[in-house]
Amino acid sequence: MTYDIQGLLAEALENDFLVGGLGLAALGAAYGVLHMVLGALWRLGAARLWLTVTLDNRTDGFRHLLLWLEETGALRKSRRFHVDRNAKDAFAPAKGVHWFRVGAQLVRLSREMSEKARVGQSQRPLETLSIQVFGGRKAQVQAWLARGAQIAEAMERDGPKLFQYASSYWQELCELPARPLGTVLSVDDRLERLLEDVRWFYAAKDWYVARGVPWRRGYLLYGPPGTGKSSLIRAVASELHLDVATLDIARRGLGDEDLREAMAEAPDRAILAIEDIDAAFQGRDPGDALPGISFSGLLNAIDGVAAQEGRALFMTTNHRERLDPALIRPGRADMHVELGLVGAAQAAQLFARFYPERADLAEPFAAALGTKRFSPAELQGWLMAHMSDPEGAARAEGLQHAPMLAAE
Ligand SMILES: Nc1ncnc2c1ncn2[C@@H]1O[C@H](COP(=O)(O)OP(=O)(O)OP(=O)(O)O)[C@@H](O)[C@H]1O
Repeated sequence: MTYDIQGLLAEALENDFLVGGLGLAALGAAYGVLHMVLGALWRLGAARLWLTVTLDNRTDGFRHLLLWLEETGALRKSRRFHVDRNAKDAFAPAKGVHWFRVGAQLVRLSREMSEKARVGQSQRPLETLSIQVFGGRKAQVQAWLARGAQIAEAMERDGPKLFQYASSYWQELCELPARPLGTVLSVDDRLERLLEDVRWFYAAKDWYVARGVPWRRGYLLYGPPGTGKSSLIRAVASELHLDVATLDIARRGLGDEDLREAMAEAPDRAILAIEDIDAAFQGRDPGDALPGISFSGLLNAIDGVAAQEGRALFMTTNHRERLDPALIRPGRADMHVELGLVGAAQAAQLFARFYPERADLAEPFAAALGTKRFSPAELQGWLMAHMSDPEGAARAEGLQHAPMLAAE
């Protein structure tokens, strides 16, 4: 029997087909084992190296992630989009896998939609977003979602929040009513051009990085009192879903260090506004070190804003000619916008807005003003004083004189 088996084996080993077949089977088995081991190692490695977060459209996080993605512009090279009411401008990543980078990190995003599973009252398809970040940390994705939540909140709000620096912190004062840019009067399209510039700035991070320029931009609004400098800042903030953080640099007790700190810690996504920038240096030599802030302290604080990524700084003044050129040079005030007195055409617009039911009187009002020019605040004051008397308002007799009630 033993002999037979040995014989058979010897015979079999001489058979090239059988030996080849056995060899192949052994190779196949070895490949299978190697595949299993490598697969297990990959999954182990992936679990350790890739952070994966999955969200579905029953959660707020789903929308917040889309909003954050849109803001980062990470998918701008993508060619596949889905028109989505969850995204701000309706362009969201399409179904499937997208690869992109956030800073130096590689990110894989996969969006799936299931037509079978329906959610919510509207019975929309169940969707999932799975985001995988190579070398990612949980806190990082949490921060992305928190940013998306902030954008969502700003979109749902009517107007910008107003913050003011109080001693050592930024105090949220109130929520301002939204102010469309069209409600701020101007003699030409300079306000629209300013808005476009600010919009460009907030989306131009890569442009600044590529040129090695700090991602900050300064705007100087100047013109006589009551011509809309503060109104314009609020309108720009409303249009871009930003907040406004105002800093009163003439406030007693504000020193250089407070100023630097205030500017460095201004709330995220807030336009930083220093109104009446000339007020702090009225009658002072720029080099003076009187109590309060010094001129060099102000310059340093403005330059320090550069350390904050993506910050727009607005300064306003009634007297641009009084400002030191160092304060308003490009790099500190990159764009200067004059707000001036307005004439009959803008007055007619304001009239029609005040009395929509008597818009027919706007032209006679303009004619009564002739070629005179007014600050919009003066015109507004006049129209408000004649709220119930549009005919009287349109005659414009005595305009320029604020209504006064004298004591008997
Ligand atoms: N260009 C404008 N268009 C519409 N309303 C304006 C305009 N300018 C001023 N007003 C109105 O006048 C009032 C004062 O305006 P605002 O505070 O914006 O002016 P300002 O230029 O900042 O004044 P100041 O230099 O005195 O601080 C506001 O109620 C505002 O609505």
